[in-house]
Amino acid sequence: MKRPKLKRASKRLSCSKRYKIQRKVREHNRKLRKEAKKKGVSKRVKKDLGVPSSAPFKEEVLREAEQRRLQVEEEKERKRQVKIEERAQKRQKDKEAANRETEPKAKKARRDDQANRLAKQTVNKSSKQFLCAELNKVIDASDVVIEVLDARDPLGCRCPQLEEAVLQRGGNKKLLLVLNKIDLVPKENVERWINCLQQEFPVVAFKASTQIRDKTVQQAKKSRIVASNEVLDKSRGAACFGSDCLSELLTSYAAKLQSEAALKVGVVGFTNVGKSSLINSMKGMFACNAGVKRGITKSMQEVHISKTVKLMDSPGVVVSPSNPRSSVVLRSLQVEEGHESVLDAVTTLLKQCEKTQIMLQYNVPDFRNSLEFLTLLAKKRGYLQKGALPNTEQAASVFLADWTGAKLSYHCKVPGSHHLPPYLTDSLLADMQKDWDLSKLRSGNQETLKGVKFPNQASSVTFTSKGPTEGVMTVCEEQPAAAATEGGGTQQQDQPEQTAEDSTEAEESEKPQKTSLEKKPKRVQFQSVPIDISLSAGSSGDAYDFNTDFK
Ligand SMILES: Nc1nc2c(ncn2[C@@H]2O[C@H](COP(=O)(O)OP(=O)(O)OP(=O)(O)O)[C@@H](O)[C@H]2O)c(=O)[nH]1
Repeated sequence: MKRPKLKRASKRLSCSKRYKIQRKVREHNRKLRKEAKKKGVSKRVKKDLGVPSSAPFKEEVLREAEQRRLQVEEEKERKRQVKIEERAQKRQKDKEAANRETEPKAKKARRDDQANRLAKQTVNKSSKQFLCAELNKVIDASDVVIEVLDARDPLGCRCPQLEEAVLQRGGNKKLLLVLNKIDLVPKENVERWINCLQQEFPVVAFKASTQIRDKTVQQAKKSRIVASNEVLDKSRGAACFGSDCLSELLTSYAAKLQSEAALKVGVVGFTNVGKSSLINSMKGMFACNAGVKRGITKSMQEVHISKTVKLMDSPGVVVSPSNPRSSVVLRSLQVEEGHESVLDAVTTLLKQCEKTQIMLQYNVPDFRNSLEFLTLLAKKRGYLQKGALPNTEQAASVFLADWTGAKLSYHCKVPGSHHLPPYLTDSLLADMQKDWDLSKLRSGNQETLKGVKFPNQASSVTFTSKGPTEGVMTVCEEQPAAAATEGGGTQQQDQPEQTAEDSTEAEESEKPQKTSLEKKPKRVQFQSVPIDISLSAGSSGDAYDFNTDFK
């Protein structure tokens, strides 16, 4: 009888064939094991036993390993992002090229022309020549120049080149110092700075309102639910102190001049010291663009405060690259322009203050270097990136913004002895003090100090100031990026570093660091050991070929 045809072939085998296959497989596996043994590679991957609890530096070793892992992952992520960007740029270029080929000639010429003009405008506005020219325009047009100083480091905010330029220009210009952000400095420190600075120029203590916002922003935020502590913060930030004193001083000076035109007052200083906020506070509305971001003001802007007084906002003074690194970090736009990484900037700042104070201020445990500090800060604040990794870059940006913006309370010691800078003479000083109602100014400052809520000495970080910051008043042509970083060469992140405990150490950190082996503290070194785990049989002569041997 004919058997019906099966749908699928049967898998049944004769026993002898099955045993033969099993024997061949066993032989094949044995051969592989033998070869692996000869090469010294065991098949089983040894389990990482970790660091024994009895190890003397267990925590440090673990921390080091964790940091290394984070660094590797960050590097990978960075490379991935670069690749993505490159690919996107290439795609964009290809697309543009394709469009250009199909576009009519006239339209193409018009578009190119417009693009060129736009590019010229944007480059010009942020170029150093443009910023210097605008600043000079403000100085030339002013009857009175107000140099705004951040009360947290007043000396570091003074620019000898700027002051000299004001004094040397004709027109009997007056120079006033405004000590802004006094709400971030202990009261005793503010008083000492006022006494010190007024030996040279009249000084006005000021606390600008940080809550004056653009109307459109205000409306967008209206519907947002506000946390209770934010309300308290707002009321503190909204208050402005010193504006009455300053406007009275300027009005009485304008009256003394008996000029028909309004008194022109130029507001100058380094970036983010609060020039625009001062003008907004005096005006009582959002007249100039202000914010935590540095370098917002790019050009001169006039704001009428009253019939007799007109304030002029100016871009921040361009910082000379010859300054110490900490001054460059705080006052210049190196980070924003991409000449210095934000991580390097934080490393520099951390060297200028005491570690314990930073730990208390940011509520983080002990750390050994800036990267570790940023990792701890990122974890604490929940700045995480993909894969729940701490976002140290974001933590660094926030840290830097605290130092230059409106948040962190820190102060510098007032110098014990006072010396006149070379560009100032006694007769010039007498000239500068003349025509001001100084008694009114003194009582006004006292009123201001009574109103402001100051932080106490213990909660303020002590910072080592590097003295006046050199500025650039004229730039002939745009300095290349390399020149801008000169004198502030970037420091390797993985180099061992410590926060400075004393000023001598801090000073040493300003010098270029030597990478001598003896100077490096001993650390556990991790080295990658190449392990070949490929079990390739093709290299040996008696290689087992499953296809042929099996048959
Ligand atoms: N706490 C506090 N923050 C202030 C004070 N004045 C200004 N700020 C803050 O400091 C930051 C910088 O202020 P701006 O007015 O933009 O400074 P600027 O000098 O005009 O800056 P550029 O436009 O970059 O030149 C902002 O975040 C302000 O809110 C102040 O008196 N106290």
